[in-house]
Amino acid sequence: MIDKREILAANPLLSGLPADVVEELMAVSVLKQLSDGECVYAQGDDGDGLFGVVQGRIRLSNSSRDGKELLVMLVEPGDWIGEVSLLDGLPRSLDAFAMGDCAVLFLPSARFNALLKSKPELYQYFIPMLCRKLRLALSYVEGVALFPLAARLAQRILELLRFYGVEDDKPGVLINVHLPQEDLAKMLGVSRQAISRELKRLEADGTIALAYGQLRVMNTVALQDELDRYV
Ligand SMILES: Nc1ncnc2c1ncn2[C@@H]1O[C@@H]2COP(=O)(O)O[C@H]2[C@H]1O
Repeated sequence: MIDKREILAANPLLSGLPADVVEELMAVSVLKQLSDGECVYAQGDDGDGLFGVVQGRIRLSNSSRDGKELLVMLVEPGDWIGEVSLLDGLPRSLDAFAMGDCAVLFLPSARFNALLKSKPELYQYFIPMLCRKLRLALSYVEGVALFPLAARLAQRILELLRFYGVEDDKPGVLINVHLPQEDLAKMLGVSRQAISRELKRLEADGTIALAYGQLRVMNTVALQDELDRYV
């Protein structure tokens, strides 16, 4: 039996929420385990509840009928997903899949709506979250419309560096997340070949190093310069 309190105490998911709300969330939510690749929900499903990532990662993506996938983001422990369809009553805006073994806190929609009704101050928590996601979405749209692939790739690598960068005993900073070139291509909405070409170019001028599926950033300033030419 999983001890919900013990697991959540070490997770940022509930930090920033008033103590009485945390107590209520504890009482009405369910901790669920998901295995690698398991579907949390699919785009177009009804919004049945809110999910908080406790352990592991959730992959949010959008697929077209002809099988193309846009990888919108990797959701980390401490973040909530699923609030959009609960707030606007429309179907799920994206597919959500577990990446690796995950634990999520599930809050059924009826409980979420009742909680918002009894504690409207909770909007102060969800509105900034929505604004963050809106800004992120706008910055990606802006990138596609205005920047060449080289600048968008530099921007993504810098973002990944902020999230997953670790220093070890080797030169440069390792991006410590398993993200195959295929996924990087899906994040930027281009072909695997186009990403491979750009990565090779960055490797040739010493900006990054590629080895065994890992990406290591050797020159952050060069990436920033690539981006600054457009932003
Ligand atoms: N552009 C985005 N960036 C980050 N998260 C998003 C974005 N769009 C949607 N989401 C999240 O993905 C979820 C998909 O299901 P919902 O539409 O219920 O709620 C959505 C948000 O929680």
